[in-house]
Amino acid sequence: MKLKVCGMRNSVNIQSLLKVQPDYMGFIFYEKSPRYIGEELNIDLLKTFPRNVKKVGVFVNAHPDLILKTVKKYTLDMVQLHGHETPDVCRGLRSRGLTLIKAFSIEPGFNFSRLNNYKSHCDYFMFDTKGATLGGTGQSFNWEILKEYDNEKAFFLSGGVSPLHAEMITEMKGLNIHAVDINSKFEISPGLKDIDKINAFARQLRPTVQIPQM
Ligand SMILES: O=C(O)c1ccccc1N[C@@H]1O[C@H](COP(=O)(O)O)[C@@H](O)[C@H]1O
Repeated sequence: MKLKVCGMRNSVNIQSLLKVQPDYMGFIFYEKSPRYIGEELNIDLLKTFPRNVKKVGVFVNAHPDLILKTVKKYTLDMVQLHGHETPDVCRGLRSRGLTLIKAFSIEPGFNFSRLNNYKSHCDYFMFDTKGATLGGTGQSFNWEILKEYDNEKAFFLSGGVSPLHAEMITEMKGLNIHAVDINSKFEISPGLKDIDKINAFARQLRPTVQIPQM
């Protein structure tokens, strides 16, 4: 199972996290988020990333032109759409060559047939918890509902994933989980991650990946 660490912006923190070799690192381009990249994210540092750590830009209902410009400026590999983007918006962005993750807010009774209109216009789905804000709530949803997921597209499991979930996730066999997305439950403060906590979690989740001793 792959690992995505989201909400990074501090250069020293990013360099420390690179040693853990997450499969994906996420950067939030949504001004209302406490993890908004602001002026802090160093574009030159992003250019030095190894190819096996994919840079994901997180956007919420942003204009497609702004997304395309940002992808180029920050040399992003992928885009995560975390708002109410339509299948048409996804289709348009994908036709411009972007690799897309489309996030959905899960609540009790969520109907997975909603995804049918999106499946040919994105690369992965992401399931996050429906909350008062769009993303970064630190709340998890009842993962039992994932048993109803019958789509062939693999998904990112997100929403309040914490160090305590590692064992449970490794036991969730038979679900089409591509990656686990971690964020606020691994923070010292918004946008600043506890690398030791992430390292321990990564070792449990991906026991076969060789990470140098830290
Ligand atoms: O983290 C944010 O502030 C954020 C804001 C707006 C959209 C998405 C955001 N983050 C994404 O939400 C998931 C879940 O976060 P958490 O684990 O519940 O804190 C996170 O991994 C990001 O992909």
